[in-house]
Amino acid sequence: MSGLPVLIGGSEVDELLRYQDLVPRLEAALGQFSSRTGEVVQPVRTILPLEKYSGYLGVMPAYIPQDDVLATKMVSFYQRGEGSSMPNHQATVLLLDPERGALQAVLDGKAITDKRTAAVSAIATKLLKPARADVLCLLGAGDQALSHYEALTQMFPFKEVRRDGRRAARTSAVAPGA
Ligand SMILES: NC(=O)C1=CN([C@@H]2O[C@H](COP(=O)(O)OP(=O)(O)OC[C@H]3O[C@@H](n4cnc5c(N)ncnc54)[C@H](O)[C@@H]3O)[C@@H](O)[C@H]2O)C=CC1
Ligand SMILES: O=C([O-])C1=[NH+]CCC1
Repeated sequence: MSGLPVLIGGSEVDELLRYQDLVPRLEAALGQFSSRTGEVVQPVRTILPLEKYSGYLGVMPAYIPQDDVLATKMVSFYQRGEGSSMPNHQATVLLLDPERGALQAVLDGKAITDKRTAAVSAIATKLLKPARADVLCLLGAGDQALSHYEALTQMFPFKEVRRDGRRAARTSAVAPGA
């Protein structure tokens, strides 16, 4: 590859990554990951503790030979003090050309992390949810609560959504007591 890698920022990732596309693709990728024929090459995530700052850096490379996709995520996560305005999680995804090892794209990984995690919960919910479970309960009101709210209400016709009320300001899309 020649030239600079493509940079894809958070709002663009957020706009492009739709649950209706993400969920089936992830379900297929999880199937590839679980297959006995080793269709996904993914070592266990490396976690670097940053004790001094109550944080961690995680490095998560993966390669899918069938699709010839090589990428790695780097995610940092910290225990923040109550009321801190700093983000708990920050992430970057690097996409590489598997043949040459050249960097092709740098993607903001925060929206990817939020949506991927919620999409996997949605897949698990699809497989495990009893037919008559029609109330969604969310514990916490942070970024994952919001992405789970979005993924799960887009995928299932819940009659009611309940959540606990802590840090209501972080999750404006879920009304208090809703
Ligand atoms: N497996 C994965 O890929 C990922 C896992 N995570 C994990 O998901 C969890 C949530 O992440 P975020 O939403 O980004 O964090 P966040 O900090 O945005 O939200 C956490 C929420 O939990 C609430 N909370 C804390 N203690 C509570 C308690 N005892 N009872 C009820 N609510 C409580 C907080 O008030 C806050 O609303 C974290 O443990 C994080 O490490 C996050 C991203 C990806
Ligand atoms: O896989 C991930 O992105 C994370 N796991 C725990 C915090 C972030």
